[in-house]
Amino acid sequence: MILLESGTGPPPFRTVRPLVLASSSPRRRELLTLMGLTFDVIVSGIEESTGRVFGPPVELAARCAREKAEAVAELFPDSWVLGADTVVALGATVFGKPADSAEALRMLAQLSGATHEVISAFCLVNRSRRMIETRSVTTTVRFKRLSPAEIRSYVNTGEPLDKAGAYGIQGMGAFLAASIEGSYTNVVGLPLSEVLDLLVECGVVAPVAEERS
Ligand SMILES: Cc1cn([C@H]2C[C@H](O)[C@@H](COP(=O)(O)OP(=O)(O)OP(=O)(O)O)O2)c(=O)[nH]c1=O
Repeated sequence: MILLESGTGPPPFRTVRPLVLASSSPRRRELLTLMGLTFDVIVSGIEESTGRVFGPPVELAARCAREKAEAVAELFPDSWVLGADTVVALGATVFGKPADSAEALRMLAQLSGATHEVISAFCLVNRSRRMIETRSVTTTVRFKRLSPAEIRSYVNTGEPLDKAGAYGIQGMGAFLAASIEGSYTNVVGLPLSEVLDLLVECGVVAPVAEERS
């Protein structure tokens, strides 16, 4: 769950063209919904990039985000399809989602006391318009030094298992991060500010208040 703060008025944006989110991530869905967007959710079935290919993390994430969006766009050629992928990079080592608790323990032990980057790439496709745009955002996160007991206790919560780098900054994993530099929502899986920029540029969403000239 992400911190949800609701105001007294309508949310700030609305969807004005058919939008499909090509993602199984509840966080991505929640972030877009928080902004007021409406969309269909279709899961691409594309597996994440890590473990498959080697290369710079930004390229891995970008390729995977694009594959997810393109797979769903084939089924919905007239819609605007958004895909995303998040990876954690500790130097040259790229972490996706841990396969099990043992891998989560290993990932968190490596991240302990160190600074890593969280990269989320997102891709917007509209097949019938032959439009495809991929962008990425990087956030730097520094973890405090963790004791083995802290790592084990956190892994036992079950929270790390479906998350890149084996943690969720928006959840109980909040205690792990001593500092963060850059977009917070990027760590959670979708850099909202940059995603909204692209959706507004493409005319897919608009702010709810009328433009005044
Ligand atoms: C680092 C971090 C990652 N994550 C999540 C975001 C992503 O959902 C997930 C990374 O896996 P992804 O493969 O990017 O996404 P996903 O498998 O959840 O969903 P889909 O491929 O269908 O779009 O890790 C957090 O929720 N909090 C965090 O602090």
